[in-house]
Amino acid sequence: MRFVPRLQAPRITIIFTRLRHYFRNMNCSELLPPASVRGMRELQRSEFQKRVQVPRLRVPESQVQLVIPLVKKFLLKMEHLHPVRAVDKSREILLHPMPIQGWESLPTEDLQKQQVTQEHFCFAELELNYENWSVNEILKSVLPEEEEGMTSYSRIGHIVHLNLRDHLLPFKQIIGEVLRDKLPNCRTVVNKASTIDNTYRNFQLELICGEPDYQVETKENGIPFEFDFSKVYWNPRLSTEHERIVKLLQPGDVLYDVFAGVGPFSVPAAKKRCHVLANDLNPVSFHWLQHNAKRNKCLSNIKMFNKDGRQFILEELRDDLLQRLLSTDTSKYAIHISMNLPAMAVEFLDAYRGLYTDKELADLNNAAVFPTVHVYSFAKGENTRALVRELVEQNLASTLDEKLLQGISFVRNVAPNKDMYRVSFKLTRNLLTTPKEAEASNTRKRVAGDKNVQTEVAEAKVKCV
Ligand SMILES: C[S@@+](CC[C@H](N)C(=O)[O-])C[C@H]1O[C@@H](n2cnc3c(N)ncnc32)[C@H](O)[C@@H]1O
Repeated sequence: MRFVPRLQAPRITIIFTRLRHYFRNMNCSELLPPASVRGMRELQRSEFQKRVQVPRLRVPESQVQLVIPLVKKFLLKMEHLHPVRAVDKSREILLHPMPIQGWESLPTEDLQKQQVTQEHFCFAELELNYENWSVNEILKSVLPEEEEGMTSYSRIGHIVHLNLRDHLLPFKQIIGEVLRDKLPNCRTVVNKASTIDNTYRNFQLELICGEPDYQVETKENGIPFEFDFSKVYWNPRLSTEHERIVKLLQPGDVLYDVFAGVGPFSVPAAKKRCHVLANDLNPVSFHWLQHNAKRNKCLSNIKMFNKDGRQFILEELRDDLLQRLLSTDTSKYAIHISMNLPAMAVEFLDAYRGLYTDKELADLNNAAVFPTVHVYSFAKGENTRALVRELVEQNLASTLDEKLLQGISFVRNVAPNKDMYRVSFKLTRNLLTTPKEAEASNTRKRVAGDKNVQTEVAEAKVKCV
């Protein structure tokens, strides 16, 4: 290593309180990979080698513990690089070249009190290579400068899941290899091959790097789940939403999970000692749902079904709820229904209309409390919140007045102008005993007889949006 004293370097004025942001390696071109890697499509790790002049202090071993606190904020921080290293019988402290342009940039008075003088300071060459840079630094240096870079990826166990924009597709190979090299425990990198439009909502995947092994083990909110990511739906971006619903539940409450997937609502609820009826149409999801319930030792609190959602509502949910309404005090516990199939769950809402006859509910006590439905939906357009409400009202053939509506919650933005919402509302005796067609014709008659009804409905809608 060559020592090159550079004592006359210009001094730069730095506002010390802003240093933490100021020293990002990304802002320092000297510390970025060589410019020649721009546009690389096949990963050549050796091309990342680079020599840079780095300021450093060489201090006796006995002094190092006293000196480090004085220069801590100037230490050079890069991957796999220890900024304090043994050289002969002394210690060399590597400093960041952006704030430290010369001896004068250092807290010289304090250093001198520790017998560290200008003679202990120098610039010397440091060799950097592929292993010293982060994923971000490498990809920013490789991918086209003028276009948007790789913004995000999801991790599901050992799998990294990308959704690459078209302009990045020619670079998918190198992106995959860098991620596999750099992310701990990453063995497989896949790219979303098309939009999710199949019945079971699982992503169509393209393997871009690593092993074609899609059976994953992951944790969500502290709970272990296993599944085959290539055959079932799983989205780590929904973990907060799953947690929100599970937090609403108390031991003894009931959850009917119409589109349960592999169990991110149902398994934690059953673990919490709620009574759960979980359903999914995908036989592979159903298999992993059962596996996850068993693995989490909550089989005694959950019944699982492999049916179409409508059939599940009309059979399992109907029977279980009726028995509860007739023979238990439903004011003593809460009943929730989750319907997370945002592309079409609203179309199943009419199944609640006329689920029971008046006669079936004739003996119901007045204090009976009906379930709260949490239905998820996408909405595309300008005012997505109002749109989503309209969608639910149309499919339910009912306005969501203050008594019914529990809330409309934004879940996430899915694409430009496309949002996902949860609409939570209470079922009522009237909804459960009046079929959709009967309600629609009642409404037509009422509207024809009294034009004011329309104004009231419109006002109610505006109030709740
Ligand atoms: C968006 S995923 C939600 C899964 C899970 N609840 C979650 O939050 O991750 C929707 C699920 O509905 C299932 N599904 C699709 N159509 C269905 C239907 N007609 N009846 C029942 N389940 C269905 C899919 O297999 C998928 O597992």
